[in-house]
Amino acid sequence: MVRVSKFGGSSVASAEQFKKVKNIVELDDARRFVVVSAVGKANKEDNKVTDLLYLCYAHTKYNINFDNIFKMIEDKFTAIKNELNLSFDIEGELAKLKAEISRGIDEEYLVSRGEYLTALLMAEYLGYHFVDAKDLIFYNYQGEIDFEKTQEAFDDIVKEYDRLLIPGFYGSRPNGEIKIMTRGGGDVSGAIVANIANASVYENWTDVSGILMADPRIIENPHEIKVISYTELRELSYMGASVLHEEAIFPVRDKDIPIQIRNTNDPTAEGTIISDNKHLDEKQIVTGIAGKKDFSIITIKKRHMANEVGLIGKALKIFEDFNVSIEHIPSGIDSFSVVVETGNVRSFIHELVAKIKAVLEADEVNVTHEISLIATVGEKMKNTKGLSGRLFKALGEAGVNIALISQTNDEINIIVGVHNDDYEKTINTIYSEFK
Ligand SMILES: Nc1ncnc2c1ncn2[C@@H]1O[C@H](COP(=O)(O)OP(=O)(O)O)[C@@H](O)[C@H]1O
Ligand SMILES: N[C@@H](CC(=O)OP(=O)(O)O)C(=O)O
Repeated sequence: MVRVSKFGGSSVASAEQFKKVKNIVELDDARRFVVVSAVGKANKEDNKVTDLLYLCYAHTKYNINFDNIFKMIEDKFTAIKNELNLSFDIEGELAKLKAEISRGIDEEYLVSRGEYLTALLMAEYLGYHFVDAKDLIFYNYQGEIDFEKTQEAFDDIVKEYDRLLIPGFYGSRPNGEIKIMTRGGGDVSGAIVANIANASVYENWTDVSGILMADPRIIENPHEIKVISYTELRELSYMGASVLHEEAIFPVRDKDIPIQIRNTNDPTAEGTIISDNKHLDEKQIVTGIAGKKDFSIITIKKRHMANEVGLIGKALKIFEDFNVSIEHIPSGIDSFSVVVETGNVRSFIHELVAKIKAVLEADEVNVTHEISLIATVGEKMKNTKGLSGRLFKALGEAGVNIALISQTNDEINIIVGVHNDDYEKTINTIYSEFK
């Protein structure tokens, strides 16, 4: 049996956390392949090394001194090294990096150093062989993972080494340059390693005892989800349940490898199993609730729209030309809306609206900002009559005004759009109704 264990930033945030990781790894001989994120937050007020590295880069770009920020990074790494009596020359590595930053450095390379240095320290501490992710995780020219090349590299390395420590969050482009993943991408690295190692399970160690039915920062002590399907999890993580990166599903689902979310601070807790849906909890209709703030709804009205072929297509082309991805397109007879992240349209919203009005010859184009989207997700929802009635009745009784409703065709996700001010209230109301 092989377990691939990914430890997130919170699990490697201090020497104390490193010790917990070592205890966990040594508990089971099957934990042969370990992936780590960069040193994360040791407490709520603390900073992630990844954020500090981004900040260093931003400072150099505008020629602002970054000594104080870099010192915070140095202090974190040296404290871990000294408390654990490690011999790796972290001071030398950091001094080299600082000089490289001053000379001008590639942003992705710089940001990847968080996981690189954390992994080097952890490799020495665990006595595992360090493998630089640039020599293992390969991207092709399309920016996708080249699984064949990655598998070959892995097979070569395991001929020589039995236990590997791999930094998450980055790999290399065909020309050898570092390519980083989107934020939280360490989860994706872990999933890729689980795939190439043909793992029996992909363990994702974090600071919560599994996926909770709702964000613990909004709901006090939400229920833990014991089992969840890959699809449900993907819907929830896309909609803001940040515990696992939504792209981490694919590499493991392809090989039917279950993911287990576990708590580094409470390793005896069972956590959540993410697997296919045959193990779903029989009683629970709604599996989870997640949401995100700050969307905009662009509503296009035109009389007799229903008779006009290709109108929505024309609108979508405009969004494509502005390079804006679309979240939802709820539609009526004489109107339809396009929901987008406000941050993606803010700087050119007037131009965008003018273009839509002109090209579609629309009667009216309205924009509503400050919208939150909240998803209620569950595979069992599709066979449950009256579920949406319960949802909307509860929200109506709580005085929440619903600006938008969207339901996926497979009926496993109902999304409501509400004003940002009603975000917490909406999640609370849905949770109370279906917990
Ligand atoms: N539904 C949810 N279940 C569990 N955690 C959630 C949920 N929604 C949001 N979170 C947040 O996700 C955090 C864990 O993800 P993350 O910060 O990326 O951890 P790590 O540093 O281990 O990668 C939790 O501390 C919690 O605040
Ligand atoms: N360090 C990266 C990648 C990552 O996965 O981190 P974490 O496991 O702490 O979410 C980030 O902050 O985005």
